[in-house]
Amino acid sequence: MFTLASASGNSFAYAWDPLPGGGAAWARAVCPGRNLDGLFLLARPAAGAPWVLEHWDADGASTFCSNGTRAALAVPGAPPGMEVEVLSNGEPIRLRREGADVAIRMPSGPGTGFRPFPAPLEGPHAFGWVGNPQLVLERAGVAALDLGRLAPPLRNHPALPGGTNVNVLEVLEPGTARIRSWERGVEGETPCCGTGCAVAGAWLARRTGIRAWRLLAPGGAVAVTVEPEGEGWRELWLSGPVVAQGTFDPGPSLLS
Ligand SMILES: N[C@@H](CCC[C@H](N)C(=O)O)C(=O)O
Repeated sequence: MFTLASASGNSFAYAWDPLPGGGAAWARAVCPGRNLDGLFLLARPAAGAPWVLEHWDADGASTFCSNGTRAALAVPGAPPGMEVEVLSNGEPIRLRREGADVAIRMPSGPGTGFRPFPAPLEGPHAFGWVGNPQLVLERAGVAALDLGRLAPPLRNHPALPGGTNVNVLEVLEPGTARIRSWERGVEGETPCCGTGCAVAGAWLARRTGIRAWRLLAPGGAVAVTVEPEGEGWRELWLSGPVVAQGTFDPGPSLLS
């Protein structure tokens, strides 16, 4: 039996029990047909130890996913505390409940932050890593943009083995921007990419000095607060609503 939950329109399946055959195969089996962006395996740790989350994208790739980590707090049986430390793909991550919202502290250690995009690109852009690669472009008229035409060549850019997620933003007023995201692993536009929004907010903070951004994604608004440091950030939090969405039984013959 799987539980469903979503964060800012990004939807995920959660399992408490071991997944025979491995999480990657289950993610490929259960996600695409149900419009799910990924699968998590949750483990109740020993008393006092961090809660443990493991994640696979819909294509079975193991990667960090901030929205799915946030939405895990909507799953019945999740830790009830105000602040929770989880091990998500092996890395300690903090989650904080804020009423109906859950905030996540993004990774800020080695390997995170901004770096040059390894090929010439037109227009204002930034490339950052926050557990996964995020390209952010600034363009006018984001709502009407043909993302299905713009994003795939960048997502599969030959200069980037493994490719990248692609986000396009437009500043609407100081502290508010519209954003749309095309995600690796799902291979399409998603309602909201948390890590993409986090890198976008960090880039906007670097450029403008405004450290709190409201990003309007198709799945809803998320809040990003940033304390920039060097080529990255000292603190980077993303916050937005999370919702439980019931359960489903994939059936006994799923992987046979
Ligand atoms: N939707 C996620 C990010 C998922 C990972 C990504 N597709 C990748 O390329 O690794 C989020 O909300 O953070």
